[in-house]
Amino acid sequence: MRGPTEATRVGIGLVRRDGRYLIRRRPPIPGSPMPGLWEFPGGKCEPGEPPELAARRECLEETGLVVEISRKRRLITHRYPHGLVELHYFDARPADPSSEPAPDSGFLWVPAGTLPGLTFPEANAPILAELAGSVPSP
Ligand SMILES: Nc1nc2c([nH]c(=O)n2[C@@H]2O[C@H](COP(=O)(O)OP(=O)(O)OP(=O)(O)O)[C@@H](O)[C@H]2O)c(=O)[nH]1
Repeated sequence: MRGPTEATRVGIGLVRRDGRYLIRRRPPIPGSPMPGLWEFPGGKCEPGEPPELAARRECLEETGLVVEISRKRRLITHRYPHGLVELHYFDARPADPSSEPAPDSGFLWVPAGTLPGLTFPEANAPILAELAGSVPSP
């Protein structure tokens, strides 16, 4: 069991193709985790798993796409009511450029400029502005 100061490590894939990113909307069911928010594919690292591999694995599990990670874009540590998270964001692209997310996955390609107008988990804010091009990347 993690203590209140120990962060949960998360790997997130910023999967880009033709200026669009792969995102989905979480079910808007009251009581479910972060209802109705948009998210990039990602999830918690397994014990001993590097965040880059967690991002690849979660992209495959959630979208059905094999992705190639190109670089780590950012590390953001954030405290949510449900705990402290260490979010590792990776730039990625589909290994097969013509592949599409599984139809039942809920993932869609959304233009980068649209991202700041959508509601994501609050830790994502700097990433959204950066991907949309309104602030330079570090
Ligand atoms: N997938 C994803 N998680 C995000 C994003 N932004 C963000 O703050 N998170 C946070 O990262 C954590 C990911 O946890 P998760 O619950 O999706 O991971 P998981 O799939 O391994 O969990 P589970 O097996 O318990 O369902 C959550 O605390 C979530 O709030 C995002 O854009 N995508």
